[in-house]
Amino acid sequence: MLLHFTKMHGLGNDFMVVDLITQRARLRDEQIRALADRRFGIGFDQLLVVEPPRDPDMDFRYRIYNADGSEVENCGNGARCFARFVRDQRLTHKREIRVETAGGPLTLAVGEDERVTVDMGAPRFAPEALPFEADEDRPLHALDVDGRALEVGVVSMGNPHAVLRVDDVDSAPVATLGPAIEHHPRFPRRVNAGFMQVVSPHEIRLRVYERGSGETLACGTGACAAVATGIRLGWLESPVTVHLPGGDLEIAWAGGASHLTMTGPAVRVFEGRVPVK
Ligand SMILES: N[C@@H](CCC[C@H](N)C(=O)O)C(=O)O
Repeated sequence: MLLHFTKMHGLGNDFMVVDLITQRARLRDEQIRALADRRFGIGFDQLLVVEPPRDPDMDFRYRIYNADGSEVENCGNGARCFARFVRDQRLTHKREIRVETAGGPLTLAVGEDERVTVDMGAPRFAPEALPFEADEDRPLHALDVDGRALEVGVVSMGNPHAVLRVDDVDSAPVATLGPAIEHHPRFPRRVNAGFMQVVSPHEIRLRVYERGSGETLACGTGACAAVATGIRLGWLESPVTVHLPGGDLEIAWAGGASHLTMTGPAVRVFEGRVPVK
């Protein structure tokens, strides 16, 4: 069959978005990896799938797959593209959209300027939320990575993140430390590794080595994880502008159990049809 898809991006974190409400398909891990291939396939960081909700109080079910085929709990940039997609495809006319994800419910608000604000829920720092092997919840955990003694914040935004503060993101060893942190045995389900440079209390620079996709031009949940960690440690104050290689996100968090909000753009690039068996 020919599967209709839309290519989208949020600050260069790019997606293949598929409507499985009006089409039927079941994509296996190896098919997702083949479609994600940037030379032999369509090329994307994540595949986003729109499905009908299982909970009648929700508008849609939003499923997310990394380029390596693994299904994940949450994707912040993807959530903004998802909101834009369901409106553009006329699957809904709502500007406030409630979606089920494997990491919990999300509320997406589409502004008049078509920028999208996502209620990302509350950050969870308890090690078991990621999971991360540690005796207790601490703002920073010592982590030995290939003989280097690092200190990382760990936080779940539905999906797991480790945040490392660095002096300069441009020279941070993201390509080597990123995969070593991602596969560190204390993170049994792997982890997204964020490298954060604090510019001022309201501004950071961030690069993220994503679990299952490698370094991306932007990571929405990674931006939330970095801001939550920085505020918890007293390095940052809400709101915070996060400068990512692909552009800027605005993150706000009042602390404690309050919810983070993330605001940024969502861009449609092209549409196509691809054969799937
Ligand atoms: N690009 C994302 C996060 C996608 C999932 C992540 N790689 C994981 O495995 O948890 C974002 O914008 O949040």
